[in-house]
Amino acid sequence: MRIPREIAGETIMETIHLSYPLNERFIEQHTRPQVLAIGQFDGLHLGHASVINSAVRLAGELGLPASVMTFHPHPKEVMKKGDYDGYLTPPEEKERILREMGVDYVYIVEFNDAFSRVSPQNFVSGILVPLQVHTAVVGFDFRYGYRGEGDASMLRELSGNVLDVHTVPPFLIDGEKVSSSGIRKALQEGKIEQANRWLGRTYTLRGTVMHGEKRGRQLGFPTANLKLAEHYVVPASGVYAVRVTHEGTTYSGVMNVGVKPTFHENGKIFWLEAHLFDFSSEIYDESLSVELIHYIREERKFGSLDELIAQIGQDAETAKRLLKDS
Ligand SMILES: Cc1cc2nc3c(=O)[nH]c(=O)nc-3n(C[C@H](O)[C@H](O)[C@H](O)COP(=O)(O)O)c2cc1C
Ligand SMILES: Nc1ncnc2c1ncn2[C@@H]1O[C@H](COP(=O)(O)OP(=O)(O)O)[C@@H](O)[C@H]1O
Repeated sequence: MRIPREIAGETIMETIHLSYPLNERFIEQHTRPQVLAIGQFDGLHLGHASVINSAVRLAGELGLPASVMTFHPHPKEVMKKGDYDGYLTPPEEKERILREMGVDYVYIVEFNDAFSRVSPQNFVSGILVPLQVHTAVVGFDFRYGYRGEGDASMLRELSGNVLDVHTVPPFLIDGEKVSSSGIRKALQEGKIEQANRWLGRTYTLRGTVMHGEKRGRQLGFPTANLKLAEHYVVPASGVYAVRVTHEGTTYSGVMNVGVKPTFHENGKIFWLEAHLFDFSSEIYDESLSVELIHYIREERKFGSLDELIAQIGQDAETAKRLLKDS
């Protein structure tokens, strides 16, 4: 039978950091028959969820633990050497979501230049076989090993026929394949509603409140300036209707993302600043999570403070209306 891993309704999930080659002691002490979903899974969008949910379901049927293997840093971050636009779900966010999905173990494999050169054969015989993977669950287009030369159809044979492979078909919305790259593009074009539809939840940024230019209060709209906790994909500049959670309470609000062109000609610093409704506390250095719900308009340069203030007032009304309906 599957080992019960729930205490008082909370699933216990263990995160295990691995690097190649696997440590002998780790192999002796920790490997076990399991159903393993493998993938980069940045975003944990609806397509990823269908792979992981298949693994969790299959694990339940087989009475085995369900695990997920992912890689960090993102291969594109390592290969592009610094020219990477960030994570949809940085590691902590990923762990939080996987825990809610009922996963028992998460393996985070260190991705570096040396790992990128591991052959498909060595990936399977050096990692999957010693982990005692019973069934590998992968998306239809999963690739692995040097230059992505390995595919799903080769997994079983490369394992010496010791593991089963379950391949999950593409997840489509309106005939389009849900993908991390599609979500990145949507975010960078301000299409937050599409990004959220494909994610199956709202895109969320976490960080702490830092000091800004002390102008917000004078304008009548104090704004909490967000210092991102991790290297997130930053959404397109513009104004958004948001929900902001501070110490367990969620407030509606409106957020500006951009350089504040009214005050900074050719501004280089990119700000993410949220005005929370029905809120008046001092929260510098405290943690916030910001859910982006709707895109309202582009950021603009205003001719006067009065025009900017009037527009922010209208944005706040628009945000309240949009958030009431969603
Ligand atoms: C809803 C909202 C919309 C905004 N839109 C713009 C804009 O279009 N152009 C602009 O230059 N600044 C815009 N701002 C930014 C304000 O200029 C900014 O909040 C103000 O400068 C206060 O900055 P501070 O928090 O650093 O003091 C907007 C702010 C909010 C809250
Ligand atoms: N309704 C609110 N929304 C956002 N921040 C608020 C609100 N009420 C009070 N604050 C506090 O005021 C600060 C923002 O004031 P502001 O004048 O814009 O200063 P700064 O330029 O340092 O952001 C926030 O960081 C927060 O501590």
